[in-house]
Amino acid sequence: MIDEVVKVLNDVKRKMPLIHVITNYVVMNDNANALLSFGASPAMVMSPEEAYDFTAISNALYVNIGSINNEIKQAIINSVSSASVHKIPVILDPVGCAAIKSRIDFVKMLLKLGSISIIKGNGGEIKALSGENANVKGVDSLDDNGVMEACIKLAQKTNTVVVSTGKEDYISDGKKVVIVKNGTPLFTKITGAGCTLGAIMSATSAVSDDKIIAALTALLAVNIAGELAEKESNLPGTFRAKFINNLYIINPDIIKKHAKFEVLKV
Ligand SMILES: Nc1ncnc2c1ncn2[C@@H]1O[C@H](COP(=O)(O)OP(=O)(O)OP(=O)(O)O)[C@@H](O)[C@H]1O
Ligand SMILES: Cc1ncsc1CCO
Ligand SMILES: [Mg+2]
Repeated sequence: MIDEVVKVLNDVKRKMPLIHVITNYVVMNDNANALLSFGASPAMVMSPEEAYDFTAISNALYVNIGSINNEIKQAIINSVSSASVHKIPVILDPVGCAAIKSRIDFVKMLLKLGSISIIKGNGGEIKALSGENANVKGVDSLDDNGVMEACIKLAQKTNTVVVSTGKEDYISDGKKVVIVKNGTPLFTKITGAGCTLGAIMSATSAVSDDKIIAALTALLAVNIAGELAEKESNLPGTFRAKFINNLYIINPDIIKKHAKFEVLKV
């Protein structure tokens, strides 16, 4: 598996995929800088008039519903429709859906509208989408109980690769689950670590048809870059900058040295 991860990492750098990003206002700049450091080419195109055509010329679409309004919703609908027609991978980040129930309906509508390659949320968001009660505070998840089971269940229900983040991360296609143990709690002290992960996952999905490998590559790159950043600074402001630097520096040898994951059949 690690050899496939290395290939995806190298392919992002070589191909510099164009990523159509529809994300929240909070993390816009962080997502763009993270993608550039990782070797991809971000473009934040958020207007309903431009969304359909821009998705058509992109290599992947990242949809994050963290600060949606009617206009952004329409842009998302247009882009997801375009992605289905033009066979562009879509990474969907259901930010806040455990706290704001109408977002669950919007996500379900999107799942019917087009083919979604990966649903990626924190433990609370994935639990809420799978129909479980979730303990959250706004966009933050407060407990990890039953998250792996919810991730597997949602993957089976939606026939999609589902990624759930937290202290441990889970990737499932409903048949197996990959548990990733890298990362640092400092990610919970900066805003948008999950959103940045979603953006990076869009870059890896642009160059890999195997969405489990695409998800694993993004998780290892982000979480290991975070571990290395923490060694340089354990304060949030500087950690954020060091994280971007390490996302730029990260290479196959670093990934191979630090990766901590296991695969279970379900
Ligand atoms: N306690 C922790 N220990 C190690 N890594 C963590 C921890 N909490 C989160 N992470 C890592 O931080 C990243 C973001 O995960 P998190 O679950 O915090 O996302 P999120 O809540 O969606 O974030 P945001 O909404 O701020 O974008 C993931 O790569 C995850 O592995
Ligand atoms: C803080 C916040 N509020 C809406 S989206 C967002 C970014 C982290 O999810
Ligand atoms: Mg999130």
